[in-house]
Amino acid sequence: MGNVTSSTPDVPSDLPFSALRTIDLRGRELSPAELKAAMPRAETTTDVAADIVTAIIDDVRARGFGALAELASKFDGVEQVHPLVPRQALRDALDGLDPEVRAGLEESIRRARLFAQAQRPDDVGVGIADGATVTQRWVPVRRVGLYVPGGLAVYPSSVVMNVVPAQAAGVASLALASPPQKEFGGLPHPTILAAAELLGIDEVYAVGGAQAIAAFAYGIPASAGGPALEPVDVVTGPGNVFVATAKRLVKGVVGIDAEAGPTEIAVLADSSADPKLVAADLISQAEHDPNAASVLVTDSPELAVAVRAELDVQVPATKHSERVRTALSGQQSAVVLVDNLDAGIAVCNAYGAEHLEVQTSDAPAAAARISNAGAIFVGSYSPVSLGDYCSGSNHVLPTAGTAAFSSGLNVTTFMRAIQVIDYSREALREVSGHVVALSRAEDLPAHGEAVSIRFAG
Ligand SMILES: NC(=O)c1ccc[n+]([C@@H]2O[C@H](COP(=O)([O-])OP(=O)(O)OC[C@H]3O[C@@H](n4cnc5c(N)ncnc54)[C@H](O)[C@@H]3O)[C@@H](O)[C@H]2O)c1
Ligand SMILES: N[C@H](CO)Cc1c[nH]c[nH+]1
Ligand SMILES: [Zn+2]
Repeated sequence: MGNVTSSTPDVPSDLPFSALRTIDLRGRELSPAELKAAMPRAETTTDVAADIVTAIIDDVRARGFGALAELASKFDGVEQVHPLVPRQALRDALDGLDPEVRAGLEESIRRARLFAQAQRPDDVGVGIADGATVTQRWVPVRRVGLYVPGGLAVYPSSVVMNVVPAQAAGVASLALASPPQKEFGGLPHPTILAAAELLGIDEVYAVGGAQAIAAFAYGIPASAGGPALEPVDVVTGPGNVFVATAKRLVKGVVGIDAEAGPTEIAVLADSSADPKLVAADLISQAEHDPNAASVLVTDSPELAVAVRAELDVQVPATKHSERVRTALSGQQSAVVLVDNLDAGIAVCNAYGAEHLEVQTSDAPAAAARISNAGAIFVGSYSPVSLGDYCSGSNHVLPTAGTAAFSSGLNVTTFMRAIQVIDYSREALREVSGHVVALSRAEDLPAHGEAVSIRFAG
């Protein structure tokens, strides 16, 4: 499909923040599939991590808590006998929580609950014929395993994002796992423990990465060190590429939410956008992970240059500047130049970003035309950081293009729709001839006989 990178002749190579590549799609007529292929994506994908993660899952299944202890030592540098966090540690963490952080968590919980409770679906019952009803009845799953990341950063906000919809769905049994932290005696970070306690979660494990997902999916029998970890029905939560890969590999044994892997932000912006804000938002998500993706899609070459100039100023000044620089320099990040807004919308729909910000002159109108994204942030006052903590929306969202077929974490992630069929004798008699005819057509006559036997004689 030809060269679409920064070597395109009319894209100068001496641009500010030149580590961020340019993908120039101007003047090109590309199909949605070609657009998707032209967009940047990470080199370290779930395919690349699959071998490592398969070995971890197999080890956890074979050796249970012994494997968890060894992996905690290898990846997290801690020695542990059993990863269940004592109840007292949860209480102590909440007692010691900074009041400002507590207020932030409480507001985050309040807003997330408002949205989650409104998402609870109603049962739908339909009268198909006289005496014949079918109903779709929504029921929560029984037990869930909630993963809260804690490698490069700590994520008490992900405790809120996991727990609130699960509780709103009515899940009876909730277990949470987060990596053990060396500086906290092998427990998860105290703010994570405090958030769990605030939400009434008392089953918390100090386990990180793929091994946590495997433990939730397959369960672990009791050992001399402590009680069993009972398997769950659904595993949710964000994480790095190892966590996302593990979720993909255990899908089918358990339900999962989406592949919520390394963070992505795309910003669709025109000449009306403020380059300072666009740059700040690109940096905000790049600070998660060297594998994070930041993508600017614009029809304004002037804005693209101004955003680059802002990156030159803002990246060195930010705390995690090295991580941000790595993320912005990676294969997964780019400035994408397009001919006009229509082309920008087509590119964003082909890409399917985890987070899409729309910063255009009529942002609501452009946002309404987006059909593929984990979440859409409309206008200059709805930055992704707001959604990360306190918008009321959920920040556990599909990455790596999986937004095309999966949704952000929500109440229905923790529920199933059971179809209930209730026919009277007369209602069955009325339709019995059709059942018999169709069963004959499929050469499954016993199906028809199971109906006709009810009316024999
Ligand atoms: N998509 C979303 O909804 C969303 C939300 C929040 C965070 N995130 C992402 O979550 C991730 C958090 O990553 P993190 O690393 O900080 O924490 P994490 O908890 O996801 O990962 C840490 C664990 O990874 C494992 N690990 C590390 N190196 C490994 C290796 N070489 N092989 C096997 N396992 C290894 C270890 O077990 C460690 O405990 C980031 O990528 C961030 O962008 C995504
Ligand atoms: N941006 C992340 C989702 O990809 C969520 C998050 C939590 N804390 C900060 N950010
Ligand atoms: Zn974030």
